[in-house]
Amino acid sequence: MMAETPHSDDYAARSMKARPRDGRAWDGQRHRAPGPDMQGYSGDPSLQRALTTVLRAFPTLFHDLCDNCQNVLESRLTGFAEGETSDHSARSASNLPSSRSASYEEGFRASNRGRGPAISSGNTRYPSDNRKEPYTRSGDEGSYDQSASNGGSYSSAFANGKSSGKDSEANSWGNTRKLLDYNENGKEQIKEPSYHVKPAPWPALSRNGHQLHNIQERLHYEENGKEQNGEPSNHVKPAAWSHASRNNQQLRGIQETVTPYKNAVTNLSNSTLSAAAVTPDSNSKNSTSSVTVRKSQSNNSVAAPRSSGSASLTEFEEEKSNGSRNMKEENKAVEQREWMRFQEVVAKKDFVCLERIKGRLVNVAEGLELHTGILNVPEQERLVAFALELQNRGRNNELMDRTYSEPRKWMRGKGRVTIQFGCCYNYAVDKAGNPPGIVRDETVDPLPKLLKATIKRLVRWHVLPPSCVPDSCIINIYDEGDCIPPHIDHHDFVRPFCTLSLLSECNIVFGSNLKIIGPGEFEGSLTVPLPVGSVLVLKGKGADVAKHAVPAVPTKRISITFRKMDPDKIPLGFVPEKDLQDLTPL
Ligand SMILES: O=C(O)CCC(=O)C(=O)O
Ligand SMILES: [Fe+2]
Repeated sequence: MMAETPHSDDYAARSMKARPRDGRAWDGQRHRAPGPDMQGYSGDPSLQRALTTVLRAFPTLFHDLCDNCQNVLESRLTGFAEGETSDHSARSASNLPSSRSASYEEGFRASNRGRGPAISSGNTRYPSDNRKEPYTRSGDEGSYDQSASNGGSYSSAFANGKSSGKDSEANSWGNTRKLLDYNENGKEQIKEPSYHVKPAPWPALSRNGHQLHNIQERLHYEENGKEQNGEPSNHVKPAAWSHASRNNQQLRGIQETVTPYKNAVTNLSNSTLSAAAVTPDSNSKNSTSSVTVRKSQSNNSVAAPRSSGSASLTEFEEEKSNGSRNMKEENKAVEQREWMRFQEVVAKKDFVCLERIKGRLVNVAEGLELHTGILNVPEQERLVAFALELQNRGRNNELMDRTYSEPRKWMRGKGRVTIQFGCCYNYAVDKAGNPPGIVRDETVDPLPKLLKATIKRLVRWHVLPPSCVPDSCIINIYDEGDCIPPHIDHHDFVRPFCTLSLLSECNIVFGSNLKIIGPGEFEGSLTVPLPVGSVLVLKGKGADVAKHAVPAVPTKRISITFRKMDPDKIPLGFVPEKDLQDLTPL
């Protein structure tokens, strides 16, 4: 028999027959892509809306219901005939459609690679039942081992060229099962496949991603090697003095070096706010209740910002500080522009992706947030140029040994270049036998100024709380076909953490059981497009119950993951960055 897919005619016909069990006429929407709020449910739209509303108000609702009530509610919402469950759960990932139906496809941007819906299969692992959110734990996380066993061997697929110990990224996230007390439960599956979120409503951002191609050629760097005082960084072990000193000097050089578009930033962010670049389409559906848009209340007027007190945008738009009247006025203008841009940020915080875990429906997307409009085009360009410059320096051995690493051999799904600052993070046991996590007696380069400026932006603009200011980060440079395989970020880093998307848009997939379909091909129960210039925040179940992965990217992409280290795990001799202390949100 031919494999059934959710979009095959036969499947649809049978679903239609089986569907109405309460006498209601089926609305024919069964195979349409549901909205972003009800991933996985496509029954009666009014019921979907009702549940969405309820879930917004009571995100943990399903935790509080007994199994029977859950089942009744679920069957009312899906209107699904019992017999269908096994059909769904029987389908394996290899039976998934390679393309979606027209109705599903429509609205998806051409730049998004069309992935079929992911379906939970029999080897989902579940957290222990009486654990209430947040799912906190200490130690390692797992997923790679599991993922590899699901669909293909990743153990050799991520061998790494430098000594960063990525020879077996597949083994890097072991032991979750022990820590989370996961159980096997192959019986109960979600009855409906989950779908991707609706088309992202930020065409301008996507366009801008394309504009960023070839920017290396377009950017003109100013060389500036002035400030080289030869001091070792606080992060550096005494033994590493000379090496670190050299690298820190070089790094400072980089910080000062890549300063294109400084004036452009000021000009663009003035009054026009370079709105085309960062402002979501006001007609987009995401401008509705599911997102937060901080618009000024009064007509065209800008609410006065609270006195900035702490730092401003620094690298992106520096405050002048010589005390003259002009400077004070200019600083005020800078603050106002920042405030205006902050008002334009759109934050989507109501992701819902229900999975049945240990017999209960769980919103595995709880805690995810997508903030768009955080960086405008010139700011993105500066960061991209900076990342590429760092990559060059890494290739020339001008960065510390563990700062820069790249896959030994390029092939689809092979991995990506990583550049780490603040701490050395091991994806897998390294050659020295260090386990996955922060390697406490290793040193990497300190956070560069531009990345600290970005961190300040994230805190000031309420993307990350001031209690969780990142002190480390990893720049991921994905060439076409590169990916990051399914994982949960290590608990040597506290929650929330976030990842900033640059250069081109791609999808990130989430799910408690991500499937490896092929090299760099992963499928989960939720797919979120990441617009250029956006920041995805991960916490709660979205960080710790769902794994995430970035499938092979269609075109070159850069992301920067910002994370705060667990204070007990910080590298020996690490001294916190002074200018990242006491940050105050706008
Ligand atoms: O590239 C991304 O957006 C995700 C990166 C990520 O998951 C990580 O660095 O842990
Ligand atoms: Fe991650």
